[in-house]
Amino acid sequence: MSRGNVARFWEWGRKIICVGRNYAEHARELRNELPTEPVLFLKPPTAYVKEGSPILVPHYSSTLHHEVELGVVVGRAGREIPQTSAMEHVAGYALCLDMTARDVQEQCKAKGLPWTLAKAFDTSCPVSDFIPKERIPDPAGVELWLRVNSVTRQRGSTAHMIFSVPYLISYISRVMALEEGDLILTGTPKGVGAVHEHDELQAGIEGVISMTFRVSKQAAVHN
Ligand SMILES: CC(=O)CC(=O)C(=O)O
Ligand SMILES: [Mg+2]
Repeated sequence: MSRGNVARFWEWGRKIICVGRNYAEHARELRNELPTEPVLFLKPPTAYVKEGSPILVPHYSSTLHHEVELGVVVGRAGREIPQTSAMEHVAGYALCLDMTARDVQEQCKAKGLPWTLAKAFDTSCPVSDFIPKERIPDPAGVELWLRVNSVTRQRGSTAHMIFSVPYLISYISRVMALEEGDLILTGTPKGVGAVHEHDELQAGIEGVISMTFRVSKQAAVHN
């Protein structure tokens, strides 16, 4: 069955691979050590949400944080991809938010548990439209920004990533096969913070794309 054009990657049901602590200033603001290797975690395809639908605060969290990130859309499958040819596997990009239930993440960290509850809930991955590769000639030269209710919270350049996009593609593909339609979230710059019901989030890649989302509460879950 054809999955259609990769420009609608969020409809493909492929994996979302996230990189954490990829900016030194963000690692420091959360008092995390600087990584010597990429920190990886996953979101399921049910995490995707597009403009027009709300970001939901999970019913079990009271501290939902925004993290604006550059997303890389995989255009060609591969395993053990060398850094030198990594960019040949990129179809394009997307502006992404790695929504994080920070209170739950802190509890998971304290207990040595995985971050699934904090990172993988429905609507935890708002994404922009697909950005063709040609519109971002250098993924290390991108300015990301995020505003909450018109107040700037995050602004940072991908030039400050600890691990570059080619390095990440090569590293990840040595752990798991990359498939067409996969999305890689490359980590967030400093300035993460809380959002609440009714807040308006605007995010952008300077000169390339912007997107707007509203925050709603998830309906209470009954046993
Ligand atoms: C501490 C984190 O939540 C790591 C993360 O997602 C990041 O972008 O950095
Ligand atoms: Mg993140």
